Amino acid sequence: MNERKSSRLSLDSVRLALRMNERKTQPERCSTRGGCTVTLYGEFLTVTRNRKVRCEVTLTDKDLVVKGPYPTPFRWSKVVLNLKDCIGCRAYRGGDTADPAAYLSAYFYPLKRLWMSSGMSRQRVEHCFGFNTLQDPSANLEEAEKWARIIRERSGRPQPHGDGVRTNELPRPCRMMLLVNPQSGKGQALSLYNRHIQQMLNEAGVQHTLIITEHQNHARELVREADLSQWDAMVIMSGDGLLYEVINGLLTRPDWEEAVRIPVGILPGGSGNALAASIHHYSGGSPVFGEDLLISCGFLLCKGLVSPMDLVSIHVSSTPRMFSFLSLAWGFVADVDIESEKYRHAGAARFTMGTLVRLASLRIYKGKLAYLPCTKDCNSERKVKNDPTLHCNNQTSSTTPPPALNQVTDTPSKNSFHNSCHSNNSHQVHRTENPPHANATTAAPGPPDSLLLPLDQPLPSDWEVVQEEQFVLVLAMYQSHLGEDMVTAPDATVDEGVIHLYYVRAGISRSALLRLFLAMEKGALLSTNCQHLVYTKVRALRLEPHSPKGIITVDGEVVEYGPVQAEVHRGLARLITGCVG
Ligand SMILES: Nc1ncnc2c1ncn2[C@@H]1O[C@H](COP(=O)(O)OP(=O)(O)OP(=O)(O)O)[C@@H](O)[C@H]1O
Repeated sequence: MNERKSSRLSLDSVRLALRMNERKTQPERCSTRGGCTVTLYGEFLTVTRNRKVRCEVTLTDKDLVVKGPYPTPFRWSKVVLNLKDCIGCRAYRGGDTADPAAYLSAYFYPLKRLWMSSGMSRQRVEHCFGFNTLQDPSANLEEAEKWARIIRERSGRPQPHGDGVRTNELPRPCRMMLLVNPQSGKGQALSLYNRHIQQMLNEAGVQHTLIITEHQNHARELVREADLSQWDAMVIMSGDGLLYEVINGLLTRPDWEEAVRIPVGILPGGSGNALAASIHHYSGGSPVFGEDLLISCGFLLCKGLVSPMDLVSIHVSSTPRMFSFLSLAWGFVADVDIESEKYRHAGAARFTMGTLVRLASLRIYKGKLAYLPCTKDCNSERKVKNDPTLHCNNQTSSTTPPPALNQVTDTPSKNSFHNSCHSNNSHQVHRTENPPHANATTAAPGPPDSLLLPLDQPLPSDWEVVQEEQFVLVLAMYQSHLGEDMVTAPDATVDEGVIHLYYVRAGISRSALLRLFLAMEKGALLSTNCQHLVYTKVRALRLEPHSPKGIITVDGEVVEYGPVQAEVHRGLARLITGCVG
């Protein structure tokens, strides 16, 4: 209701008012009002419209209710502040030693409707109350601290769902390493930190050490060498590329098994900000962009709930295995991402510009694509939301129907990269005959890949091979968003053990492709019924480009061009999501 008016309350004005008036508090008591347990009640002085006023404050298990002001007339009479929107609260003495009063400041970030839009964004509101019942300053402070402690406890953390989702919380106090890339996006990450994030973390009582990255791979080096016993979380403020460095730094440590359990977080400072937009989406927020997205992610970071996050191991021919948390792209999407670097000054609009340029000179990419379809056990701990395979054109290949839900496919001889022939083995038998991808996993740190064979060997027989060999794009996603306004896989969750594989076959018109990208903004890619778009859920994939030149990206970073394969590792890392996906 009238949070805006109450937010005008400043410490100085409250302090002034306190000197001139009295205030009453009542001891802690519990009663029930409107289904909520009332824990504390008090009458405090506060200031509105530059006038000292008295208000009644009630703390229930869910809300802080401010009634008043008195004396009337003032327009606002009751403000209900949901404790879920509170990131922190503190009690303190004023700077004037002659002033016996103590103060309570509580920091809320409630959702407010965006101007000229149906969307909602979080906006900061501070409430400050003065305690001066007693002449003894320490007694006043004690009372204020009691209020602050209970508000913090009640507003602390969202409750994890009771459906078996594995979540936990950052410890308090939390020792956070915060890596900021001053060059990311439009080069504003540091000023955005100063404008919003520093204050939010301080309000939430999150201790953090700010490290400004100085060059490419700086974050990777820091993380690889860090004494992890000194840190409770590692957070980056940049685009997705800096988190990619952090994840890969953790997974190349000799103690990778322990290292990868450290919660990682992201604050949007780049131009794409796909993971940040995904985290906001998982929290149930309506779409927001730019600084609104930053504040939402800052709010969720302060809430500190941690969820498992899938990582995908990626193999190319001659460089070491990588770990990816976002996407693997070839063709149109990868080209736009990299070629639009020159429009970086335009921020997120760079992708729109890049898309239009690339549309004007549409390319076809030749290659072979194969994958291991998802089966029931992909989501064994979670209800499958949709059919694992949804083909907009109702076909994976010209000869075979898509695999049915929960069915292990058994497709002989068509799985034949390198012209090898496979017998009609069952899933189980085949695995026995073809051990995991030992070459890539025995020497390097990180978990073994149980679904992959070395890139120079034929595919396992239970993989599907896409019959088409000409593509406009291939895109594997494991988060919901590809960019702030690109909702590629709206049903994706952070730890479902699934790769969402999309490909667009050659032959699509420019206008149809543009329609796909416009639909993506609304998360309606699959509603386009585009005959050239194919979507399926997979656990592993292999791509072998035949076009001599091209770009392959992993989490938006260019990797070696050539054969590439990937396998999802469910819940391998831990991500600060602030909510349950
Ligand atoms: N001080 C620095 N100067 C130059 N490059 C840096 C610096 N710090 C980090 N980097 C590198 O910048 C690269 C860009 O990272 P990131 O993706 O996070 O930002 P971005 O490219 O601006 O974001 P987006 O991809 O969303 O546009 C990373 O590879 C990182 O190694």
